[in-house]
Amino acid sequence: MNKILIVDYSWSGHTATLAQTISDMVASDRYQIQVQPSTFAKDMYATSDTAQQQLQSGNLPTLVQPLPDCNNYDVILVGGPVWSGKPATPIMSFLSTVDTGNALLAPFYTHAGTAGEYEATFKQFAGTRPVATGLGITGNAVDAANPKIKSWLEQLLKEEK
Ligand SMILES: Cc1cc2nc3c(=O)[nH]c(=O)nc-3n(C[C@H](O)[C@H](O)[C@H](O)COP(=O)(O)O)c2cc1C
Repeated sequence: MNKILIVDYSWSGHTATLAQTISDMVASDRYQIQVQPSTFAKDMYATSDTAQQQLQSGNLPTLVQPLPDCNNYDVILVGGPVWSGKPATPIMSFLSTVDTGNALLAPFYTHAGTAGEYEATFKQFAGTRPVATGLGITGNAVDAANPKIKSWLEQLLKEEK
């Protein structure tokens, strides 16, 4: 049986809703990424500016709570919002700092219509680690996406067996 960990970061709640939906569908543990509350503003444009600065300087945000022991898991579902066509910087922090062992990484993400280079950038940060085909959902359509989520999970876990 696959041991599954769900890791998610959400700035405004959509990805957290998707992560909760997934966790209701499969037996799994969940780790919610948090950064210092002062890291990002409540305003989208200011948050975008901060994220761009982090990318340019390479100073990705620090994750504030103890990290999970990922070596216990076969599959790690990693969820975040699309920011400027890429994973939100806390997702990059997670991929850069956490040893995920031999687990298959499976990205899921929410966006407002333009996912851009999310999965390609996710793979860059994953380096040599295995990465499955991801699941992208429009943020305001998460509630109506159950069939799509289910079929992604079924395919993912079938391949992993
Ligand atoms: C800084 C920032 C940049 C964003 N860039 C994009 C983008 O490039 N493409 C897109 O479709 N949506 C973009 N969005 C919208 C979010 O991806 C979308 O609302 C997502 O569902 C938010 O997830 P969350 O509620 O988990 O934070 C951006 C939002 C923010 C705050």
